[in-house]
Amino acid sequence: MSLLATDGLVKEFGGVRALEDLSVSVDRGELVGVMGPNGAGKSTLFNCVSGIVEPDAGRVTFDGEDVTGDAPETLARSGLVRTFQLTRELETMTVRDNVRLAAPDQQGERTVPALLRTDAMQEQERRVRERADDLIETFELERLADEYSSALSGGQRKLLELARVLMLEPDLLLLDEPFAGVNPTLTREIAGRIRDLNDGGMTVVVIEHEIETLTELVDRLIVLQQGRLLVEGDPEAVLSDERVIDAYLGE
Ligand SMILES: Nc1ncnc2c1ncn2[C@@H]1O[C@H](COP(=O)(O)OP(=O)(O)OP(=O)(O)O)[C@@H](O)[C@H]1O
Repeated sequence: MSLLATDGLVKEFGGVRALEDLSVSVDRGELVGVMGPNGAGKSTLFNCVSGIVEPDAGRVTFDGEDVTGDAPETLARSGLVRTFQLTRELETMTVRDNVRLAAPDQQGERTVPALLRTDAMQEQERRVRERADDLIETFELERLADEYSSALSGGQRKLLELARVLMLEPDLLLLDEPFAGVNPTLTREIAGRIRDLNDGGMTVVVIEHEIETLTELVDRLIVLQQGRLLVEGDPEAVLSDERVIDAYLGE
């Protein structure tokens, strides 16, 4: 059974059909790439799946449940998360705080004065701190842990975005352009991290414009064009498909 499936998704923005009867699915344990020319509907697909926008028609199924229109927090709690670019607000925090604050249900930290915290809350906070430190170490961000996030390079930001989202311990991770603005060395590093996560059992779906990196990374490619599924399958076969070549040449 697939972990994620969309069935006949339709999304329109003021007369523009961003998604037009789109049905795709991802099996548990897969590493799948989503590509397509500008405006093909890639981000809208992620937004519909992760609860950022509600589709006008169609269904999203996650782990056998109909989750169409569920809020992003609800989906995150069930194990479906996507990366977000760092907002300005997050840039004014340190790398370490950014990772820690990505943890779910941090009730102790913000709402209860230190003296009133129960043992359970303190234990939860300790676990959050440890997990954050582990992720910071795994992503080799220790040297930058106490710097403001605004000081990071493009590639380091992408690593931080990944570390943040992993605090949520997802089953399905949706990555939106993880290599955008990243130099070749860090691109290889990030690609390696994504592969490691997938080897560890996480299902991953990646939107990316950098076709060469994407093709090397994923098991399967899904190509969208004008809100529809154009071609899907083995990366090599997809890239040599006439319809895909035409779609990109026509851009
Ligand atoms: N919030 C929105 N308001 C209005 N139009 C939108 C909105 N989001 C997407 N669109 C339109 O829907 C279509 C699909 O956009 P989408 O961003 O999903 O494509 P994409 O494949 O992710 O493109 P890109 O590669 O350029 O990021 C485009 O025509 C876009 O202009």
